[in-house]
Amino acid sequence: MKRVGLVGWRGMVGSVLMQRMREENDFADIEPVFFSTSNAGGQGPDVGKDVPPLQDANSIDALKEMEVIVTCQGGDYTKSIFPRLREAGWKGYWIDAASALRMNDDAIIVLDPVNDGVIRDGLARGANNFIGGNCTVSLMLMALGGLFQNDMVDWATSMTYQAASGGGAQHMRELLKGMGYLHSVAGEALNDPASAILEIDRNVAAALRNSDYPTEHFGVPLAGSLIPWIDTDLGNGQSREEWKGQAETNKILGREAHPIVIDGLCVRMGAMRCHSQALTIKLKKDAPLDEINDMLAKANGSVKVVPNEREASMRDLTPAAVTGTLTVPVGRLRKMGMGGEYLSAFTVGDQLLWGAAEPLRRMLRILLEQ
Ligand SMILES: NC(=O)C1=CN([C@@H]2O[C@H](COP(=O)(O)OP(=O)(O)OC[C@H]3O[C@@H](n4cnc5c(N)ncnc54)[C@H](OP(=O)(O)O)[C@@H]3O)[C@@H](O)[C@H]2O)C=CC1
Ligand SMILES: N[C@@H](CC(=O)OP(=O)(O)O)C(=O)O
Repeated sequence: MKRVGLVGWRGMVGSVLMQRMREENDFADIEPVFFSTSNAGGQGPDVGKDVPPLQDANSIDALKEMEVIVTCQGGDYTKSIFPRLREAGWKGYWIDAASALRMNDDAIIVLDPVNDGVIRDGLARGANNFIGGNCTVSLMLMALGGLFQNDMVDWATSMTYQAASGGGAQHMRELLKGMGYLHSVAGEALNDPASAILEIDRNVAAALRNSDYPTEHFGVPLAGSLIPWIDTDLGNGQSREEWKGQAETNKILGREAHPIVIDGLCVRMGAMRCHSQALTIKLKKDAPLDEINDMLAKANGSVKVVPNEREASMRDLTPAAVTGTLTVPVGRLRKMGMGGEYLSAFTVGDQLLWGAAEPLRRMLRILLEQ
């Protein structure tokens, strides 16, 4: 049995990973060792078997004992620990949720339903750094994998509607606080159907601009508004989140030498943990929609093609329907007014599951098969 070190297991992404590992009985097949940056010597979580006391996540000596390390602790931790661990001669497998190492030449971005071949080729070549992809990119590829597999995509543009969870746990809390604050200023008038909506709206608009609105984490209001910028400013008009669309997609697909152009706008809005995306895809040929639906539906076990009908779209193609599930619906599929090679699509996915924890869990399973 492989000795697997787990770091960052009580954070938001780590907790979702733990939940999935329990559901899939993964702990039965590994010797788990839990690490902590804050509570070394404390008790590890209940995983259905005895585990040693928490080890110090900053101890290179303790980490070196692991054959595999799975970390959801964050980029700062990775940047501090990973180079020292490798310098100390550690040859084990490093599986990481953070973006810090993603674009390194010796790192493989893992999303096995889409790039199983890239992962296995890498393993055969001795690769040992496996990094989870950006949530928006992974969810787009889970939804549209069939088009990429069939080399149908000339270019694509994605307009995103990203959930608060992408910022972290405190951002989710702040979204809910903002909702509560707006509700509170609407007050009793909301319960009176005869009250003037413009009066309610005036109070809410004033609250959105009031310094009491909770904005510590997002910087500006999210509930009742949106934020058209995610991650840092690259200085060329593009946000880092938008840059990841093309860079990571092509790396995941192993086609950096012949990249597909992917660009768009990334927007934060008031969903809890599901990212949605509206895509315009320029196809390489004017394939019929039923063939396209077929390619999409066959690509992996999680994608679900939703008929482009009002009822089905409103019922199945929303964060409310998808949150907490591994299903990645894709719908609103139709040829656009620009011509038969232009396809519109809309997709939704849980950014903590397929967007973060699940590809890491599945990478660990691939290693256990070796
Ligand atoms: N958030 C997201 O949507 C995504 C995040 N990622 C990446 O995953 C990494 C981790 O992100 P995320 O899970 O949001 O990080 P969190 O902030 O939720 O957790 C990180 C660590 O903070 C420590 N911590 C301190 N206080 C608490 C507390 N009250 N509850 C739980 N943990 C606490 C824990 O370490 P300890 O136990 O050692 O004290 C924990 O492992 C980041 O690199 C991020 O970029 C990747 C994809 C999506
Ligand atoms: N940036 C993403 C979340 C995230 O953690 O992305 P990355 O793993 O690429 O840093 C979001 O805000 O929705």
